[in-house]
Amino acid sequence: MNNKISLIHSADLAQTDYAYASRVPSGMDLLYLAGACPLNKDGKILNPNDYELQAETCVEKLKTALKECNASLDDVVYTRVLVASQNRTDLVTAWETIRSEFGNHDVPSTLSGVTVLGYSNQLVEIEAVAALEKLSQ
Ligand SMILES: CC(=[NH2+])C(=O)[O-]
Repeated sequence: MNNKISLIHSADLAQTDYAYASRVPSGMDLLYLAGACPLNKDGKILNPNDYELQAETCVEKLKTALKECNASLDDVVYTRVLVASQNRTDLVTAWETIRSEFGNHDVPSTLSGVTVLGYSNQLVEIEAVAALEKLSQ
């Protein structure tokens, strides 16, 4: 649990399963993560036709990248979920899969359908920003 960042909700806006903003106190380190892609270690896209499994894999890859920074999903302050589809149900499938991985941490997010993503057969990608307490110097 990251006790420094706060997620902000609003009773005056639609009730959603994500917060409307996150507040990062000054003095924290911000981590801008590369888009998490459903790639195996050989750089091949896993589960080429499956939005749910690609979304799951993206979260696993995001967790791995965060771990390299001594961070976890609880430190994430913003995500953007990109889904290569013109079909809303595909976006919802990816969103619900990713959202469930975040549990109580209802990080502010944007969900977008895009025409195509960077790797052949890639359907899902997650961008994330995280905030960590500064390492003591
Ligand atoms: C985050 C989300 N579900 C949306 O629609 O932007």
